[in-house]
Amino acid sequence: MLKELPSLSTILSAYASISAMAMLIRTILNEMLPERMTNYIFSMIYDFTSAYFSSDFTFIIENRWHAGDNQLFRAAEIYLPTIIGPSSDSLLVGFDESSDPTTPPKRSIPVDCRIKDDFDGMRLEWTLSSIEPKKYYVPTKRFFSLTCNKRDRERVEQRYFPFINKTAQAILSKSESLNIYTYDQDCSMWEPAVFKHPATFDTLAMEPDLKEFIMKDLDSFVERKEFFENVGRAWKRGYLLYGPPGTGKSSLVAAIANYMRYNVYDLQFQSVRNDSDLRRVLTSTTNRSILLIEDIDCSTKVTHDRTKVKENCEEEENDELKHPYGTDPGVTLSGLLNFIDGLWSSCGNERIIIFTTNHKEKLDPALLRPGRMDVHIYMGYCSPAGFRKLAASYLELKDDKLFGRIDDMIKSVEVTPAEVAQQLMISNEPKVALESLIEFLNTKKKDIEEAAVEEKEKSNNEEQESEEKQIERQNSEFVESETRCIYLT
Ligand SMILES: Nc1ncnc2c1ncn2[C@@H]1O[C@H](COP(=O)(O)OP(=O)(O)OP(=O)(O)O)[C@@H](O)[C@H]1O
Repeated sequence: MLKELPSLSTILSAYASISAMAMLIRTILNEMLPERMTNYIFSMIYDFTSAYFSSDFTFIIENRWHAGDNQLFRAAEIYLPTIIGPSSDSLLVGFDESSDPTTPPKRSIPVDCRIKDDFDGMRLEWTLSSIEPKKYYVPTKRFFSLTCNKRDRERVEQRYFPFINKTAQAILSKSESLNIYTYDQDCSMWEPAVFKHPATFDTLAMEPDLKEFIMKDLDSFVERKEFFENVGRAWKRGYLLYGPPGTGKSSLVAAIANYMRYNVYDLQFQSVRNDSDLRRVLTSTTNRSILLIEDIDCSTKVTHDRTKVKENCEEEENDELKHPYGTDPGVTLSGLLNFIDGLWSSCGNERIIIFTTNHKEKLDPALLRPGRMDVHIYMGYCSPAGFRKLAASYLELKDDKLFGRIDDMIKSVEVTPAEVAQQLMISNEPKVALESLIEFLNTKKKDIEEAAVEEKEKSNNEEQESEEKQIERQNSEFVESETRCIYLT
């Protein structure tokens, strides 16, 4: 058998011939072909041979996927800090505003750090990379590379990725802090901040029936995933909160976020350039979240009747032709409706959309239709029940001899919960705070009565003036007709 093996000298001479041949081919290619083409051919040969002989396979998971954020990237961002072990050589650590600084800091993934994971007998290695854009308005591109053995590729796709998504969801639902996001137009991304609002349904001064109704509505929304699927509707719910300033619309949003454990995306229309920008902004929000648009009546293009908007748009289009860089089309009502109720509404699941306004009457009826805004909640002036809730929260007071008097005054004076709360904060001493509230209510009542008297006097004066003007007009007409008569005769 040994006889069949080639001798060492034969192997060496074969190697020398192959090397000489390779050198010759390379020289011929260099001589005959342009340099770029030669490089291309060599890089192709290298890629082919390295891919063929390497046993590794790499998944690339970018932070963006199509028009929105890549949910797998987010899941990896949440999951990986929990498995960083001694094999990693660095770790990103820090505290956010809600953290207790006496506890260990929170972990995150540093760029270029290698993180090893074992799953179901597979050996996996993660690396986070970041590419800074050349143009300032293009957001930074970040991506994870996940390397596994080629033969495990299928199992990673079928089992490991779903496992990461599920684990991330479980971590999120247990995490103690919520986030509130605002859209940063310059970086084209949602900027997170820790959301730590103390408002809960328990602290809200509202009619108990209304409170119970909202809580039940939210519960049934979460439980009806299958119902939404069966009837072919996007799994979302729209709430319109309307009423005078200071009646607790924002506090109710915070209470809903705390109750549902949903993050809040606070969208200001001014930070969105146009409808296509809006689509990109909205599709990059996550599931199980609240999209909040406050004071929607303040956005003229969104609140006005669509026909008027169309006319305005046509005018603006003409303007644009005249001044191509001078006008900004902004977000239109149709753009918003398309996302809430149109084809784009199916992007994402378990979403709550909340609009707040002080002037419901200014909104386009199309916006208020069921399916868009499913529940309309009026946040009104403070009621005796509301006052008692505030007294319990601010003064830890369940009853007091002054309560009856305050109840009577609150029934006859329009006062907002914010105004009542302001007075109750004046002192820790319940008596001082309640007396201050009584004084405030008295002053307000007097102001209202005086304003009513003034208003009446004003309208009387106006009436009198208009009567006088009418008499004057009649007299002058009479004189004129007489003059004309004289002239004619
Ligand atoms: N119903 C309420 N229950 C408890 N606190 C309230 C209520 N309404 C108002 N407040 C208190 O008043 C403050 C202002 O209220 P909030 O911002 O929620 O009112 P709003 O209706 O959203 O006002 P705006 O229309 O001006 O945005 C809150 O921080 C809260 O302390």
